[in-house]
Amino acid sequence: MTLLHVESLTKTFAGLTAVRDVDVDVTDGEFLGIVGPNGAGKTTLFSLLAGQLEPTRGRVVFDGQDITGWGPAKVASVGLVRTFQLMRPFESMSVLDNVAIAAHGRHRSRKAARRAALEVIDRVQLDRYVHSPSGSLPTAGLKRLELARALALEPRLLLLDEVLAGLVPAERAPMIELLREIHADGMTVMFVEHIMAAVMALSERLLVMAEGAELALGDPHEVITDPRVVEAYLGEDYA
Ligand SMILES: Nc1ncnc2c1ncn2[C@@H]1O[C@H](COP(=O)(O)OP(=O)(O)OP(=O)(O)O)[C@@H](O)[C@H]1O
Repeated sequence: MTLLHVESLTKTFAGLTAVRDVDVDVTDGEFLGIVGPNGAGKTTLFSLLAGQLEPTRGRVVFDGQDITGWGPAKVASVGLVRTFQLMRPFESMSVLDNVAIAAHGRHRSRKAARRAALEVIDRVQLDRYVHSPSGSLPTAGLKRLELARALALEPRLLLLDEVLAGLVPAERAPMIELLREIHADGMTVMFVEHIMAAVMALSERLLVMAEGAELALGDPHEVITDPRVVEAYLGEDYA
């Protein structure tokens, strides 16, 4: 079943087309990787899907419902949730309170929101930091907190924007494992990432963007050997 249908999606900022005629369908349960050079439009695509930006043109249909132009809270309420490259937790607040605020999007009562938050914190293995101020977390912890805040909104489609960036190699493997588990539990994921080892380990299909547009889309192993992809993004060394 198609969970997300994106049609001719385009965003122009004062003459610069950041996202150009993107067409993509995401199937329920799929893990779709998205790569491309800096400035290719990956983050802008996420902002268009999650409602932070309004498209100049095109359509976003989620679970059969046209959500084009909806704001972020309304988009999240139907189950489409993103993480941010720049994490902005409330630093003086505890990990628990940060996640509980997000969980309030799904649970009316404070008690239920805290209970749901504790489950998510456990899920991302931040339990030993549950009462620590968020500002005291190391980068790897902040990345997990960002993931927890998104999961607390109980997404059906999770948009992950560079959740591995800033992690040292030893911290990446456990994060990749966590993402693999979240996906195995049934989550549909769109995954923007520069770290190709992670992209290749997790993605069932791969979308390559360049200059706002789709350069290639398909089986990850076929896509990364496509000469156009090698030239625009990966370079001969990787191929
Ligand atoms: N709010 C904005 N106003 C004007 N231009 C913008 C805005 N947001 C993004 N852009 C431009 O749109 C283009 C795409 O940017 P975007 O951040 O989506 O790329 P990206 O693929 O996510 O890059 P990176 O890998 O560096 O995160 C860039 O040229 C960027 O400068």
